[in-house]
Amino acid sequence: MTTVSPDETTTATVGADSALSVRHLWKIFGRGGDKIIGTPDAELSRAELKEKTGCVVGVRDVSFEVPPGEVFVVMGLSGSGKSTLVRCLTRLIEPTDGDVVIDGEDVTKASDSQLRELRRNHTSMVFQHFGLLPHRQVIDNVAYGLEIRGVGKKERRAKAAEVVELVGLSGYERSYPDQLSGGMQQRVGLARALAGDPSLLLFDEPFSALDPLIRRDMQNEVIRLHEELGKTMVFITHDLAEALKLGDRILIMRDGEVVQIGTPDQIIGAPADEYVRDFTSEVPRSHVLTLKWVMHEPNGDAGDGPVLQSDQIVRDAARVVLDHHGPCRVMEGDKLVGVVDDEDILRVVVAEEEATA
Ligand SMILES: Nc1ncnc2c1ncn2[C@@H]1O[C@H](COP(=O)(O)OP(=O)(O)OP(=O)(O)O)[C@@H](O)[C@H]1O
Repeated sequence: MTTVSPDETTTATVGADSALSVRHLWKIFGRGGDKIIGTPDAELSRAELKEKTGCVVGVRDVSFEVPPGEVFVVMGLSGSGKSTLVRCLTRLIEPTDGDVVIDGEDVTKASDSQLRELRRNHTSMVFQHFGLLPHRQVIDNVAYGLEIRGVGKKERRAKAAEVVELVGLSGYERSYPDQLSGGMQQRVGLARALAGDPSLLLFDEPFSALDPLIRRDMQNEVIRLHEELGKTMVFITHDLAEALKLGDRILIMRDGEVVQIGTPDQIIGAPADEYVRDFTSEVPRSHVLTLKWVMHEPNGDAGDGPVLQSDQIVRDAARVVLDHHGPCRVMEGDKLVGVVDDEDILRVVVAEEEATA
């Protein structure tokens, strides 16, 4: 039986249509870091370079494109360079080399005033530490960015009231931050980020300090807001489950470098190397893989079994397949691309049982 390989080239639109384009981005901390790029020293590992020059590679030659409306997750363990990368995007940290283009504007070449304009009007950042102003009520915390932009009081309060409602905080407009739980404070952080109607939302580990249940609520909130508003999001996390849940695509970083960029099913179905394979080994595969990863080619006639779509998650399709006791047809649109039967499903489930045993 041949397994049909999914098309691994389904990635983002490249180039001018991107909401965010990052090309050959480097950040080397330390004196003389800028002189290292392009020399043989740039090939040294992070540890070797530190030993030889005292400089630390935060981000090494990172490139990716994010099309409008995508949730792009950057995932890696502590020290992998995630925070440095996200801060380089708006030059909160000055990149050593490379280009960042947001909405067609070259951030790396922007003047101070262009940069201020970009940070105020095009991007918003949500941090782990909410950074709320303690002496201001929720409504004025949310309106703060608009106030800085010079928006009049009436208009900014009206906009703030709208986003407060959007993030589920109606009734708390007059509360002060210390009267709210951590989850609610982070909702204020979200509302504040949304108030300026940015085209790009940047999240730097926003939920890491929250209790697991609140964290789950907030992740669902991000999914809901994304469905409702369709904003482009770059989300930083060290949590693989969070990455798989939120990301349309995921960039996995290690030691400042890109290890793999792919959709959740590509990361789980075709890990780029042993590191990613190990990292993802305990993920329940049936919750992430789609039928295109488990189907096989029909032996002759595909039969007249139930019709399923190739991008359906295995777990969601399992009941139909197991109830049918025969091959089910897997389609991409109205084109037959394979068949899937009990054995295909059980193979995935048994493999995940073994991985977590
Ligand atoms: N200002 C700095 N000076 C020198 N080295 C730095 C500086 N900031 C970060 N680094 C180093 O750059 C590397 C990447 O750090 P970064 O904080 O971006 O990683 P991270 O993946 O966000 O980790 P964490 O999840 O722990 O925040 C680390 O080795 C870190 O020690």
